[in-house]
Amino acid sequence: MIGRLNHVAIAVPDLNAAVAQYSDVLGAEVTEAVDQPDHGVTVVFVNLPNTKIEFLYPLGENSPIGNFLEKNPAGGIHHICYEVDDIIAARDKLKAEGARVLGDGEPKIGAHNKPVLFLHPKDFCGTLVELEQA
Ligand SMILES: CC[C@H](C(=O)O)C(=O)SCCNC(=O)CCNC(=O)[C@H](O)C(C)(C)COP(=O)(O)OP(=O)(O)OC[C@H]1O[C@@H](n2cnc3c(N)ncnc32)[C@H](O)[C@@H]1OP(=O)(O)O
Ligand SMILES: [Co+2]
Repeated sequence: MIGRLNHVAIAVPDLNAAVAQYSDVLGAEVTEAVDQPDHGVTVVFVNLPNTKIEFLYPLGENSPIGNFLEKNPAGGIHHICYEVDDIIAARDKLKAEGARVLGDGEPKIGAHNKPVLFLHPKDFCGTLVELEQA
């Protein structure tokens, strides 16, 4: 079912500092910041040869990242995103096997303009998993 690792997401308390650390100190290629109000985040991607890092900064009152940063003030790895060929088929199989699909269970359009879903961290080794339609 899961395919390529699309990105590893890091929640950050200071987006500019994170961008400077990765672009100036690590010499990485970073994108401009993009607000994603539907997800309550501002996103910057670090483009790597074999995958991406997704910096997440809270946007708005009910951001899931705000909650995460309250518990992890220095920031940290927030989720991993795998690509799937058919996100609806993947969702239905996962639900049939008892995995918790977060939100209302319907995919939302993510940062790559593709449908995404999230799976509860408690069902996958304490790690929040995002699935993105390949
Ligand atoms: C533009 C979209 C972009 C993209 O790539 O396309 C994105 O990736 S958007 C990313 C932001 N969106 C989301 O994260 C949506 C899914 N997240 C959620 O539904 C919640 O954040 C949830 C359910 C993971 C956690 O909700 P909340 O923080 O309200 O719950 P708790 O604090 O009560 O936590 C419950 C339990 O889970 C543990 N937890 C919370 N967040 C994480 C995490 N990121 N990784 C691992 N574990 C996590 C938390 O510690 C609690 O555990 P406990 O043992 O009970 O303390
Ligand atoms: Co993501």
